[in-house]
Amino acid sequence: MDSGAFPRALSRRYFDLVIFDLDGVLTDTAALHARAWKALFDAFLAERGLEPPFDLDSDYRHYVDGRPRLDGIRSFLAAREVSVDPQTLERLAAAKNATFRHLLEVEGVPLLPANIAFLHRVRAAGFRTAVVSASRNAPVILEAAGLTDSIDIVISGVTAADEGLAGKPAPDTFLTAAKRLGIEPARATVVEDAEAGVAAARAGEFGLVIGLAGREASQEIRTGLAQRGADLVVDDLSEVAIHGSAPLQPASDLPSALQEIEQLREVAAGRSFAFFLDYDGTLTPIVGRPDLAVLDPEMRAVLADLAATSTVAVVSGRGLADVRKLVGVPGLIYAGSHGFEIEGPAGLSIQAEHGTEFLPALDAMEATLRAGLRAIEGALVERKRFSVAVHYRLVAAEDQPRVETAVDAVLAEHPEFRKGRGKKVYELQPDIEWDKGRAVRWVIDALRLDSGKVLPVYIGDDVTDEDAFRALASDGLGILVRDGGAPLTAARYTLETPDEVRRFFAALLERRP
Ligand SMILES: O=P(O)(O)OC[C@H]1O[C@H](O[C@H]2O[C@H](CO)[C@@H](O)[C@H](O)[C@H]2O)[C@H](O)[C@@H](O)[C@@H]1O
Repeated sequence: MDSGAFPRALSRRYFDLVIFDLDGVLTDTAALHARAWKALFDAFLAERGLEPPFDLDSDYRHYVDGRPRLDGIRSFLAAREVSVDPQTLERLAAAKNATFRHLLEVEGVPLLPANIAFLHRVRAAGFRTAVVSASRNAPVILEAAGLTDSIDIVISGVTAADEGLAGKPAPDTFLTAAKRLGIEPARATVVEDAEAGVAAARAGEFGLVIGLAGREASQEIRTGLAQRGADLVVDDLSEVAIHGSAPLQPASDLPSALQEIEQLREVAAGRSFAFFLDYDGTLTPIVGRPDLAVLDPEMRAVLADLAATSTVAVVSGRGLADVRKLVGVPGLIYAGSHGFEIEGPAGLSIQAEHGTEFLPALDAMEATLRAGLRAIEGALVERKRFSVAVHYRLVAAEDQPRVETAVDAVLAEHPEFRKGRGKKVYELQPDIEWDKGRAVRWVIDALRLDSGKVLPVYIGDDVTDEDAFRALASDGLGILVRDGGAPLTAARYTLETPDEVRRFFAALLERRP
């Protein structure tokens, strides 16, 4: 298996269309084709006393696989330095097709189950799909295989002949499929098992070219596909993850990231991790007061180890200076005030602030809230640079509505702010399009982490973390720290407590290559 430099995940963020070759990709008719070619050429060569006979492996791959029927005959005969007149060419083509149809009738259409499952998964994730095959039999085969409804468009050997399209390795048939669906080649992925097909997709400048080698493939076959321009060579398509949109699921239905750590590493498929970590409730347990939420030294040590090999960013609702001090691990990226203020370590020049024009209003709101809540026992006002938090965890149940009333009164004076909610806290923030999800994407862009070589993972426990889970739905993944709760979430895995977060990191570090 070639790990390759390209992502083993197909993301709706980058692609709209998946184009499949047919024979050897969705159906195992390549073997039937190869046998039909061998029967044809062996008889032809024997008649002329020519040696050696047609090789089912190398001759098939180099000269006929993926090419239109007549081109395949020409290309094989040219390799054997034989030329024939046009009538003989037509006769040979007809004979090959008759043998192939006979084999199809007798043996049925053999399917490649892992790749068919992939086709259904890409449909479910919202991709358009096309089949581009040099075979004139493609529509018949798709119908017999029950796949017609799963394919938006078929460009077959018949289409190519009718419309005068050059066959593979020319890119024309692939380009026609993308054009008919109104999708740029750069946003389309091609899956091909034939060298000619891979070369055609490369020539068409398609966004991602997946070479399908098959489980039994020799190193020569894999190298051949890579040399013709496959970005990624896989045994079958079960190796390629699909990232669609982010449906909300009950947290109780999601797998545990700790128990399924091997599955998670398979999703990463050789990519390194970049971790984005919430603080309260994720790195430390929720406690009575914000100032009591100190980081366990064991967690600090694990974070330091993790940061030695992976990008680690802490993305917190707390103020930047506060969370940086609490975590106390040098070399991390810190994003405070729910991502409104971001700073990287010295040498990594990333820094951003969003909403500085709101600072005077925040000062005024803070003063009003402190004065107004002084009389309510247990109410706490916490100022972060870009937000004001009002905590009511320690407020008696009967007094809690008074806290919200005070907060709403301040908000009524400042309609340019919004009221967020967290765990026993109201958060007053500038009402601009910025949140933890956008902050995470900002860091990914700033550090160019979307090269396909990194899997961004966000771990968080609160509603504000859902923005980040959603932001990573197509090219990363979220892990919800449940703490007993079972909300609907856009995360894909769960962990139970901050202690389990630490054990998860320790387990990953143990498995580090
Ligand atoms: O985004 P986070 O890093 O999770 O920060 C969210 C808020 O966390 C803190 O408040 C919460 O934790 C406190 C300590 O456990 C707890 O007492 C409080 O009830 C929780 O809401 C922090 O004080 C806030 O500023 C953060 O916005």
